Amino acid sequence: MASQDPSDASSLAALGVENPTVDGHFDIESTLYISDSTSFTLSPKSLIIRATDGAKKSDKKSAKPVGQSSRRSVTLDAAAYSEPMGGTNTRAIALHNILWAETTESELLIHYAKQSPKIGVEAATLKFDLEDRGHTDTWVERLLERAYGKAQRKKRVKVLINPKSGKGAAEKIYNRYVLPMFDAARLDLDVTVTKTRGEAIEIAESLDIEAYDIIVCCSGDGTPHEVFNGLGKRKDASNALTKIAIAQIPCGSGNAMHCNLSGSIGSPSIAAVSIIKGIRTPFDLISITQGETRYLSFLSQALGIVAEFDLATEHLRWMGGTARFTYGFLVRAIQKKIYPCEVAVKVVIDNKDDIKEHYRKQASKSLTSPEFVRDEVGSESGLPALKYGTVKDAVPEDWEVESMDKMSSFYCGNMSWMATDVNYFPAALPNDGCMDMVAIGGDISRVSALGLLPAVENGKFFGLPHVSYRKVSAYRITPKNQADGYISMDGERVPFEPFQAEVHRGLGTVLTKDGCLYDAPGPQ
Ligand SMILES: Nc1ncnc2c1ncn2[C@@H]1O[C@H](COP(=O)(O)OP(=O)(O)OP(=O)(O)O)[C@@H](O)[C@H]1O
Repeated sequence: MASQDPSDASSLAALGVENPTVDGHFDIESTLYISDSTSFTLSPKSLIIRATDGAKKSDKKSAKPVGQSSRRSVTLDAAAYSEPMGGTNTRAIALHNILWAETTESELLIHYAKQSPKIGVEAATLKFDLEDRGHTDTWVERLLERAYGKAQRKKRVKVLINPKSGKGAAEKIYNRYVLPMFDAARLDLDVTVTKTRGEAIEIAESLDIEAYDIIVCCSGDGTPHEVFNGLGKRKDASNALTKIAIAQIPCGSGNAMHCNLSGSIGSPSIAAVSIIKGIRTPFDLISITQGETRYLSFLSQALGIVAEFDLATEHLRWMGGTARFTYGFLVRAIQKKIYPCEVAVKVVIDNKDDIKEHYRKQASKSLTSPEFVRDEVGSESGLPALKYGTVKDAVPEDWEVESMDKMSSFYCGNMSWMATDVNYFPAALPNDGCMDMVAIGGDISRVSALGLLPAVENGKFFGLPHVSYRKVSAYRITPKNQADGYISMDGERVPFEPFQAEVHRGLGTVLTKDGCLYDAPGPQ
C-alpha cells in the first residue's frame, strides 16, 4: 500500500537524500507516524525524519546510558532539528550510522553516529514522544534490519587495549571515542588492557571461542599479528580462526589493518562504526616457515628498502607514518642500495591486465553474491598442513626461481593499504587465495626510484613499467651475500634468514564493509 508523499521532495534533495519513494509514492510500510507532527521514512540508504518544531524533545536529564557496560551517557541531540526545511524540519541519517533503536513506554529512541568535523563521528541519541504507538515496534525492527543488513547485531567482543601502542593513548582513545559507540550499539564487551609484550597471544590462545564473536585490538598492527598467532597456536586453530573475526581500532604507529577495513584515515570513532556494521568476511592468512619456526602473517612481508626503512627508522616514529615512510624510502632510493637474493615463486597471475580483470570480476561479484572460499581443513585440526613443505625442503619443481642480484625492494602484501595514503597493493583481495608480490630492481634510475613514492600516493604505482606486480600463492626468499639486514613481517623484525610463505585461503576472518573487498580503490 502506498500513500501520498508526506515530505517535501526538494527538501530531501537539498539534504542529498536518494529518492525514498516507490513510483513517486512513499512506501507506507517504511514510514512511521508517531504523532501528527513526526514521521520517519526508510529510504534505501537513509532514515528520513520529518518533524515540526513541536515534536522535538531536548530534556538532557532524561538521556539514559545505554548498553550494559555504559560508563558514559550518550549525548542527547537537542540540536537535531536545527535545520529548518521549508516550514518543517527534515533530517536524513545514513543507515550505516544508525547504531540502535528502541521504544520505552512513552518514547522512541534512535542512537546513531553523528557526523563530527573534529573526530569523524560521535555517539548521539534522538528522543521522540510516542503519542501514537501504532506499529512502532514493527517499524523499529525494520529499521534495525535495514541498518544492519548482513551484519551481526550485538556482537560479543573481546577488547584488547595495548597501552604502549603509538603515543600511549589507546585507553583514552577507547574510552572516549569507541566505548560510547559500542555501548550505543549494545555490543557485549569484555575489556583487557595488556600488561606485557606477547600477552595478546596468550589471551587468544586460551579464549573461550564460543563466548565471543570478535576480538577488537585497540593498538597498532603488532597486536592483531599476535592475536592471529595466538589463535593459530590452538589445537582447534582452524576453527578458532574461522569463528573469531579480528578487527582494529587505530591506536598504534602503524594501523594498516584499519585502513583496509574501514577506509578512514585513523579515526577511532569511524573504525568503531565499521566494526559495529562490519560483515564477516573470510580472510586469507599466510604461513611463514623460517628456521624451525612456523607462524602466521596477516599483512605483509618485506626485504630490502621497505623493510629497512620500516625497521631501521624506528627512531623517526615521531615523524608519523607517512612522513617516516617517505623519508626512509627517499634516503634508500638515493643511495641506490641493493639487497641480492634468490626468489622462488609459485605464480598464479603474472600479467597486470589479467590481474586487473581478476580484481574487476571479484568486485562485480561483491555487488551480487560474493563467493567465499576456505581451504579444506580437517575437522578438529590446528593449522592447515603445508602444501609445499617448509623452507628446509627442496623448492617445488613448478616454482619459478629467479636470482635477483640487484634487488632493491621485495614486498609481498595480503592487504591493499600498508599505511595511510600508501595503497601499495591495489589489487589485493581478502579472499582470492593470493598474495600480491611487488619486486623492484636496484638497476632503475634514481629519477624512476624517486618517482615510485608519489606514484604510490596518486594511484599510478601499479601501472609503472619497472614495477613487477604478480599474484602468487607461495614463495621462498633467500638473501645472498649479506651478513645481516632487515626482514619485516607484518611490520615486526624477524631474523635475517631465508623464509618461505604459503597462503591458506580464507583461514582467518575479518569484518569488511561490503563482505567482499578491502576499502581501497583497486588497480588503475
Ligand atoms: N603493556 C605492554 N607493555 C609493553 N609492550 C606491550 C604491552 N602490551 C602490548 N605490548 C606489545 O607492543 C607491541 C607493539 O604493539 P602495536 O603494534 O599494537 O603498537 P604500535 O605502536 O604500532 O607498535 P609497533 O609500531 O612497535 O608495532 C606488541 O608486540 C605487543 O606485544
